[in-house]
Amino acid sequence: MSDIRIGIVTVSDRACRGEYEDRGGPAIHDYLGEVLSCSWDAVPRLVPDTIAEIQDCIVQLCDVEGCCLVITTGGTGPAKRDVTPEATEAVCDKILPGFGERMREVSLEKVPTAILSRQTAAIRGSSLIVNLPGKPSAIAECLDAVFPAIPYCIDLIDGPRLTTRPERMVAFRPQK
Ligand SMILES: Nc1ncnc2c1ncn2[C@@H]1O[C@H](COP(=O)(O)OP(=O)(O)OP(=O)(O)O)[C@@H](O)[C@H]1O
Ligand SMILES: Nc1nc2c(c(=O)[nH]1)N[C@H]1C(S)=C(S)[C@@H](COP(=O)(O)O)O[C@H]1N2
Repeated sequence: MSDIRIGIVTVSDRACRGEYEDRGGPAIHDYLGEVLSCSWDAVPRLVPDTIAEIQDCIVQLCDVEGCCLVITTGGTGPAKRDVTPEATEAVCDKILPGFGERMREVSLEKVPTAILSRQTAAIRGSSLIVNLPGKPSAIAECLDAVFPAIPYCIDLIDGPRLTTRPERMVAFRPQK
């Protein structure tokens, strides 16, 4: 078992009910497999769009499972049941608004409706939580834009050292 554990959370009523197969969680898993050069373990979860269940899931992944990074997909839009950003912020100590700003910026080059996502990122203790939209195609688009800053962010919150495959992704760590 690796000391680097990463939570992968699909937030979807319909995937939970079995109306479609979850493609978001596997897309995040594949992305991390491509980008990371360190050994790591995935801790996957599938939850419906209810604030209590999303909050409980994030808290469990951070505090019990010891995930240094939790990536969610789905529930970031304006629909009545979309509450992933609220659930994230409710269980976190610090909000990192730059993540959402940058992800929306790159997504707007792909789809005008990217502006509808309220995706954010935040810190709980020594864990970083990053929200992605539900559309499986949004996963690599958004993560490519912010991933270079993720390993250093985890360094700063006393998490484990994440390393990347330089031919796929160069993690930026400022010179000390
Ligand atoms: N986890 C997923 N796996 C596969 N496709 C998904 C997933 N989440 C979203 N999609 C696709 O992206 C489209 C847009 O996502 P939408 O915003 O409706 O998802 P959502 O708000 O998470 O809804 P639900 O909770 O019912 O999945 C969906 O119609 C579906 O085709
Ligand atoms: N890169 C990217 N971002 C995207 C999209 C997309 O297809 N690609 N879909 C948008 C749409 S249509 C919505 S409604 C919001 C919120 O989606 P969610 O509720 O599934 O999280 O994300 C937006 N961001």
